[in-house]
Amino acid sequence: MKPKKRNIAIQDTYGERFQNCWGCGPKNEQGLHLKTYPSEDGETCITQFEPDNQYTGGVPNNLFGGMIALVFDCHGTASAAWFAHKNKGLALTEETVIGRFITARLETDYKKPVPMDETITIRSSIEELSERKAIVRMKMEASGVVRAEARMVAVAVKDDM
Ligand SMILES: CCCCCCCC/C=C\CCCCCCCC(=O)SCCNC(=O)CCNC(=O)[C@H](O)C(C)(C)COP(=O)(O)OP(=O)(O)OC[C@H]1O[C@@H](n2cnc3c(N)ncnc32)[C@H](O)[C@@H]1OP(=O)(O)O
Repeated sequence: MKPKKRNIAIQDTYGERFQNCWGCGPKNEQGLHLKTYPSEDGETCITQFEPDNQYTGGVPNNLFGGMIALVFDCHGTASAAWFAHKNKGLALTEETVIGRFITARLETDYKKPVPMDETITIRSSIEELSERKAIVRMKMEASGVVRAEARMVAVAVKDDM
């Protein structure tokens, strides 16, 4: 995967102990290093990448469905952390220990094949937010066409995890 990098990503602010996710952990050498960024107004989050050829599904030049879910998984949990921090008026930093989220439920709708040879963009928004739970909506696009959508229930990690 070739993630599009900008300035500091939400994943870069995960505490040292939590930076080893295979999909998005900055410290996982074999990982994909997906990066999630808040939009300027903070209302949405975005991730972009170009898939490597090895991640194709059964149909030539189409991205493997499990990879599509993986991107939603990493982008959704990072987005949930961002929205929870924003809701409390907090900046997202390594010192802010609240609001790191893991996936409890991920529903994915595969609407059109996702191509391998162009930039894929995923945007997220928050549907519902409470103290421990965030429901995140996501859309995956290529060439301006929505290819997949997802709805995630993400739950804040407890201090003892
Ligand atoms: C797993 C190891 C984690 C180690 C610590 C890591 C810290 C990481 C920090 C930052 C790194 C972020 C790195 C990105 C991660 C990338 C994404 C992944 O790959 S995540 C891995 C895959 N996910 C799991 O393995 C979750 C396994 N499940 C669980 O551990 C529990 O079930 C958990 C924490 C999700 C919830 O258990 P409860 O006992 O803490 O909380 P309850 O009370 O059951 O639920 C809270 C609220 O969520 C709803 N909820 C829970 N499960 C639901 C479900 N399946 N569907 C719908 N709603 C659900 C409940 O109805 C409740 O909602 P109401 O507050 O009452 O409105």
